[in-house]
Amino acid sequence: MAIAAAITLPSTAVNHRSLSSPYEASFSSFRLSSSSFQQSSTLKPISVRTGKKPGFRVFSSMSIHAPETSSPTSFLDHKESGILHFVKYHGLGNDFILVDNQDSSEPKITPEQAVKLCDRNFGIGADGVIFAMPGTNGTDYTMRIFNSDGSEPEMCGNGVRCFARFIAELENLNGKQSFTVHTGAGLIVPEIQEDGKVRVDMGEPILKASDVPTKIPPNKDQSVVKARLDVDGLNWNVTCVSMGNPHCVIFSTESSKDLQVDELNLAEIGPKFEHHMVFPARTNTEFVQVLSSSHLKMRVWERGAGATLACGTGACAVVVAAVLEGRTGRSCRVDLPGGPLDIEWREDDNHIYMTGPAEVVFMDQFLSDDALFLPDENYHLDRLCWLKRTNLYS
Ligand SMILES: N[C@@H](CCC[C@H](N)C(=O)O)C(=O)O
Repeated sequence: MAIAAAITLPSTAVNHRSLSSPYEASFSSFRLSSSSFQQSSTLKPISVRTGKKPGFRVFSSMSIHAPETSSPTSFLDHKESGILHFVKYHGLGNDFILVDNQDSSEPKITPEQAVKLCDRNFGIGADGVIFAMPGTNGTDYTMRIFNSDGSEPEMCGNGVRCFARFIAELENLNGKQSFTVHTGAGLIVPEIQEDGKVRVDMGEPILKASDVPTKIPPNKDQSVVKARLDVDGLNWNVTCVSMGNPHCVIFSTESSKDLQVDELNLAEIGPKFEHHMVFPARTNTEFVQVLSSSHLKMRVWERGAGATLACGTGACAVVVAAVLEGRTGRSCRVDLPGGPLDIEWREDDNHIYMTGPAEVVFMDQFLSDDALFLPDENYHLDRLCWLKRTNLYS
C-alpha cells in the first residue's frame, strides 16, 4: 500500500495564450488530496530521488493489461482521486499527454504547466496536452488541447484519434465504436475500426479567407488558392484552408518549381510562415510533393509546436488544397515523416474523412507537483532513464 501525500498545484497567474480560443477559460488551483491505493500488478513503483524533497514516487506502466484485482478491463482502472493521471499516446509520432478531465469543465493543468510537461528534456515530452472533458451541446465528450508552447488550438486530427482510443479505455462504450466530440472546430466524429485504426469525420473545410483566417487577397469566390506569398525573399504559391485551425499549403514556388520536401530547411522557413503578418492567428504550414494523383508526401511546421512527425488536420488541408489546385483526386494517401494517413474529401457531404493509427506510449501519474515545477536534475535522470528502459527495451 502506498500513501500519496497531499499536494497542491499552485494557482498560477495564467497567461493563457489562446489562439482565438472558442472557449471561455479560467484556471484555478487544482488541489490534489491524500490518497491511498492498491498497487496493481501492472503498476511499477519507482522510487525517485528528488534531492530536496525525498520520498515521493511516480507510478508508471507500459502494460495495457487489466489489473488482476479489479473487474473492469481497462489499463486505466486504477483511478484514485487526488492524483493526476495521464496516458501518453502518439498518432504517427505526433505525441500527446492525455488527461482524464471528465469531472470538470476546466483543464486540470494550466498552459504553463503544459509547456513544462511537453518539454522533451525537462518534462515528459509531447507535442501537446489533451483533455477529455464532459460533452457540450449534446455531444458525448469535449476535447481541448494545449500546444507544446501553451497556446490553445481549435482542433487536432492526430490528437482526436488518440482521444478516441483513450475514451475507449476509460469508458465502457458498450460495443459502441463511435461517439461525438465537441471541439473548437465544431462537431468531430471518430470511429474505432476493427483493425484498431481510427476513422474520423473531420467535417467540412473552410475556404473563406477571412475565416481561415488570412489577409492574403482572396479570389472572387473568397478563397485563397495558389496565391503568391513572399516569404524570405522567395515567392511561394500558397493555398489556405482551415480545418477549424489554419493551414497554409504549398506545392510550388512562383517559378513553378515543384517542391522537393526533403530539401527544405523546415526549422528556418517554418517560423517565417507561422508568424507572417498575413496570418493573424498564426498558421500551420504544409510543404507538399505530389507523388501521383492519389499519393502525396508532406512535411509540416505546426503553429505552437514546430516541426512534428505528423499533422492530421494538416494532411486533410493538404488533400483539399491538392484538389483545389487540380493536382490529385479526392482520395489520397498522405505520407508524413511518422507514417501514412488516408484522407478522403467526399463530394456528397463535403466532409473530410481521415483514417490512421493511434497508439499508447506509456501511462503515468503524478503524486507531486515536482514534475511540473522545476524539479532537480536527479529526479529527471532517474525518471527518464526508467521510462527509456520501459519504452525501448522491455
Ligand atoms: N498536430 C495536430 C494539430 C495540432 C494543432 C496545431 N498545432 C495548431 O495550432 O493548429 C493535428 O494532428 O492536427
